Amino acid sequence: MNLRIDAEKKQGSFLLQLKADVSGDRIGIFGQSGSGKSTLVHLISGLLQPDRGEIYLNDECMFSSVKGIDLSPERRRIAIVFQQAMLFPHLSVKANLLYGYRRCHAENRRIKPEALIALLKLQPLMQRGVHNLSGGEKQRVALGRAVLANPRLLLMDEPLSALDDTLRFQIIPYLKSVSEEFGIPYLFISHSILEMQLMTDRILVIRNGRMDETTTPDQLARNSMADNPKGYLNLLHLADPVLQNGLYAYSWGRNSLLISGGGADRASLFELSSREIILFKKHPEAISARNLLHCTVTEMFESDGRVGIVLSVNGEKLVAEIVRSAADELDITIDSPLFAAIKASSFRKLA
Ligand SMILES: Nc1ncnc2c1ncn2[C@@H]1O[C@H](COP(=O)(O)OP(=O)(O)OP(=O)(O)O)[C@@H](O)[C@H]1O
Repeated sequence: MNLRIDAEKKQGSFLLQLKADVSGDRIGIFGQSGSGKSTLVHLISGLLQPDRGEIYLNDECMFSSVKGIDLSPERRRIAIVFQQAMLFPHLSVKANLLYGYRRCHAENRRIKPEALIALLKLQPLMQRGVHNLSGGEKQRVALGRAVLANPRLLLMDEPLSALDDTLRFQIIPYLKSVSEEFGIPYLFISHSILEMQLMTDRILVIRNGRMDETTTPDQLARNSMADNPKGYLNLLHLADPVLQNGLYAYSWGRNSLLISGGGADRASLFELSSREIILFKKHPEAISARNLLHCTVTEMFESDGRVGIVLSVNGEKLVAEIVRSAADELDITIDSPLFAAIKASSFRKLA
């Protein structure tokens, strides 16, 4: 998918001036509250008209003030999943799901309802009304309804921010798998760096109504390391734990990790803050941390006076964070061999 936008929109005293040319199937739009993300979503979907400029999706003109083109939202075939599910309250789950499908031209009906219902595990809910669904169930129905409209682009406008952490991480695999399974590219809007890391490959950063930069999730996490209370978040997908003296032992590439908050699930996602990793120049004699990893420095980066140390642990990547004086004292350079100590309780299970 390619999105080309060069447009302006004034909302009260707020001026949105956007210029971007971005390609990919999992694009993030990141910005703080009030930076203009939702306004951008409305401009792209056709719910709002730019004051001037143009918007192209895959070389097809959606809007051009010069050419006098302004395709209706239906003709753009862009579906939106909002923060609140916004289901039709008087319709059943089934009728909500089929709403977009029935309005979609027969030649565009590529995605079959049965396949989507199975993927989103909605079968048991089909005959129910939408009032007493849980927040996660509502969001799955809203996602299903958007996808069944057979859009060529899915706009996800903070779809996870109304959900608690447990539900958030349950919904993420559904968001990713519908896009992958049915080949629908998406724009994912959020102010969460963690969500950007989990959902996107390429990110447009908006600041005060301007497109600030195009970056990667990893670079965004690095740039925000000093400001983020959790530093840089390392994300580890681990599977098949073995219980050992009350801790869970996971294989991580050629390494083994001991984690206290593991679980019976076959596969889990953990976050590990860069601030939870203690670095040693020499092998420490005796420490309480249950994980001591031999590693090599592959990269170093600065983030507002803090130093990010990118480590290779037998080929697996981990980012640790120290203050500049510690980096100087330890005389850390690229290829320095180090030991990284991590407490078993430092890993937080997300899903
Ligand atoms: N109809 C309007 N009239 C006046 N100002 C508006 C209008 N709509 C939006 N704004 C202003 O435009 C700015 C951008 O709003 P927008 O909702 O796009 O931001 P956002 O990045 O999506 O924020 P959030 O993450 O909080 O949803 C805000 O300052 C907002 O108050």
